Amino acid sequence: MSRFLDIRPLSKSAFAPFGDVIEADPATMRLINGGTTERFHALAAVEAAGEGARAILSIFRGQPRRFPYAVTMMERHPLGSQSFSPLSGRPYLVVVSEDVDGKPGIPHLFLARPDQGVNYRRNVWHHPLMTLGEASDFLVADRDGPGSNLEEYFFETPYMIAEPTP
Ligand SMILES: NC(=O)N[C@@H](O)C(=O)O
Ligand code: NI
Repeated sequence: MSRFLDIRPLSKSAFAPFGDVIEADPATMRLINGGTTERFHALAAVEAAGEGARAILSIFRGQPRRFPYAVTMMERHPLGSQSFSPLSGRPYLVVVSEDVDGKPGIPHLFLARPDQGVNYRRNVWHHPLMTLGEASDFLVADRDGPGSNLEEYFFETPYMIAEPTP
């Protein structure tokens, strides 16, 4: 029995239980630099917990996923948040779950626009980066430091994702 996930456009409200959408929201804008720059302020906060932890910036170059795609696992980072901001101008997929007694619940599938980043709040279940079409770069802000910051869960039966229609 295959369980295909419905896809929804990524939105701040739909994603709110899981974290933040990093996009130029006019409600957050303040003019700076003598009015020459619009600052979309504090769209997300980086969490980096534990002694000796620090927030870092990296670039992830993700290879495109092939479809139909089987979501066999989810992961989470107990000690910090993790954000992905697209650099290559392509849409991508975001898969997150509520926590149900320490395990991921039914995943939620979102299609993110090239002008939208996501910030997974600390300890939120998500699938590793899912890029579309071609290898794509993302600026990633997350936690570095001592301790184990990765928890994985493998589903007994995978959830499926069909080829997204552009
Ligand atoms: N492992 C790693 O740094 N990447 C994952 O956390 C991910 O969410 O892509
Ligand atoms: Ni992750």
